[in-house]
Amino acid sequence: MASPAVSVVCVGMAGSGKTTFMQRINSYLHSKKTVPYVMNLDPAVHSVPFDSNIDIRDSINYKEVMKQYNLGPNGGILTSLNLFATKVDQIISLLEKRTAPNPDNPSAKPIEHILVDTPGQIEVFVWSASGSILLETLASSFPTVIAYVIDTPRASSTSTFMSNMLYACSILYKTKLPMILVFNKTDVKDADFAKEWMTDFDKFQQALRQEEESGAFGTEGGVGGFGAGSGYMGSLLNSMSLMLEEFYRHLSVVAVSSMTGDGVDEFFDAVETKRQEFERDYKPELERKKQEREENKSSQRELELGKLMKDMSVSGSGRRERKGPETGPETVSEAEDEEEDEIIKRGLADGEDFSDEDYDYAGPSAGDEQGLSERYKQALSGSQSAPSDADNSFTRLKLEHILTTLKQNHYHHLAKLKTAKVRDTLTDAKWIKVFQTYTYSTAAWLSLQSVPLMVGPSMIVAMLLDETRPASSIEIYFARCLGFSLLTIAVLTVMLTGSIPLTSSISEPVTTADSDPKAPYALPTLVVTSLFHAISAFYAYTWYVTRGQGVFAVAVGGGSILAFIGLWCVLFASSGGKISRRTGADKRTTGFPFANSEAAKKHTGKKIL
Ligand SMILES: Nc1nc2c(ncn2[C@@H]2O[C@H](COP(=O)(O)OP(=O)(O)OP(=O)(O)O)[C@@H](O)[C@H]2O)c(=O)[nH]1
Repeated sequence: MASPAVSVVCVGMAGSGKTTFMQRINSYLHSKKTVPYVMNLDPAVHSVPFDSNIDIRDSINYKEVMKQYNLGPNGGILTSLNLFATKVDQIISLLEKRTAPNPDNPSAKPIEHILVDTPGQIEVFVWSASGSILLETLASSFPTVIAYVIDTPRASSTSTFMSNMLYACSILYKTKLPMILVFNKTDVKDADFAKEWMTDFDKFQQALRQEEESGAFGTEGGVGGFGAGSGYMGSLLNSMSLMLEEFYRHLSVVAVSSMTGDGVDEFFDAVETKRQEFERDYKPELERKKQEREENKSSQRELELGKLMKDMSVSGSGRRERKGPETGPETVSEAEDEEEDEIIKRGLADGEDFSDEDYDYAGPSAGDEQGLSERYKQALSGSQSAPSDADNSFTRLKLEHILTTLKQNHYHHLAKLKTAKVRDTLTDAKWIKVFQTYTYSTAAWLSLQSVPLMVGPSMIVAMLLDETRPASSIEIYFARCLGFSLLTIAVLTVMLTGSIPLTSSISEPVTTADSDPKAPYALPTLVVTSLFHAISAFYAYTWYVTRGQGVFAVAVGGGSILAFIGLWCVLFASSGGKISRRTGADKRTTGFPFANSEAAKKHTGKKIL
């Protein structure tokens, strides 16, 4: 569908001012009464200072992704983007709809700009599969321009400037989309020097010489000090600047201040120039690619789909227990921060635009391996069917690309998950067995004691009395009450620990995790009953020592064994336990004030955050 809208994708190094720049151009467009469509693709951003129509954070909880897949911050962003990318078709349909003239209201101005903010970790977006998918899909439907935001004050030395240019060059090469270099923060440092360096080779040489003379490249006595030694950096920069001349010619350069708003007019002029360039130079290339893919589509798709499903062959592996050891944290600090597992926090059907009926999100939770596999399958099958006019979209033709790239991105995560799953299933079964042995033994032991108290209270009282007389009615009453109480505790123990499920709909085994909805009181019950056994055993011991009656020795034995098993479950088999169920790391060594991260590292082999 032909659309006049142009999409502007802001990329840049962390802290270069992308978000502030987005805010500035957004408010500029509002002031010009051409309201843009805004997308935030940074799942890790805490808050964005502008209203976004589509926000990745509405659908993906980045922290939960990190926790669930056991990833670091960059892996978390990457996986969040991958999950988001599976729904790229819907996003594009939505954008196409919003940017097309409204037949019901022909006088309404269609959206002319789509603004996209990207993660601060530039490489995660530009070099990831999902980044490519999102960018290429966007470019297949709309003229797309990359705005590479540069922190001007930080690019004022020849080496930082050159690093930035090389980065920009690599992004241009990777995305193959028209690019505008946005020298931001010009209220702090004017960008004239950069423009000069890009257009006049001699000026750059001059600056280079000056820096060399001042020793900024690590020459003796230099202040820079980080260079590889005298002369090397200078000559490297020299030759690179020559090589980059061709690259500079393909760029538009604007100097802006997101703070003051200077240069925003020029930026939109550059956007218009690049839009025309896109239509003229880039679109035919995309069309050619599209044609090629169309030809190879069906055979390639079958092949890739088969491969992907093979790699993700978790479908037959049964249901993954969401709670329990496998969701346990990998590092100690993760364990201590544990929250409710929930990847899809609010669901995609949220917010102004995602509540749109077009956006029919009903995918399974991304919180588990099978969920992930299912989501990919769904995304793919959705793309396979639906031959509509939107099928002309490059999106659909990107299917095989989505398959391969997502597969590559997730290959090692899936492998990791599979290993963890097998290991955890084994260990979990062991724990559950001990735990259930404990609860049933407790119930049996208490019931055993309750029976004579209820059935023959007078006999029990007579046994306990030193004198020979019939039991009084009050003694009989208390003995029976004690019997009933013990029986009640026995029943409560098996119920509250979930050993006997209260509803027939529960088919998963109960776990001792605090957050297990099937047995929220399992751990407290375990603790209380273990204490009860310990106290009873101790009390029986004192009686045995003072009275020497053998029956107390039996009570000491039974109580002690149960107290010991209960304590073992509390320590080792519960999520509140001190031993990590996943790694075996002893967390007692890592807590405040005697933090000993080395002990935990030894077990986890991982970084303690
Ligand atoms: N003086 C000045 N400061 C700016 C300008 N643009 C951004 N900043 C500041 O630069 C810092 C980083 O800005 P952000 O917009 O958060 O940068 P970002 O690239 O989105 O950061 P990440 O999301 O972490 O990658 C903030 O403190 C901004 O106030 C500008 O034009 N002038």
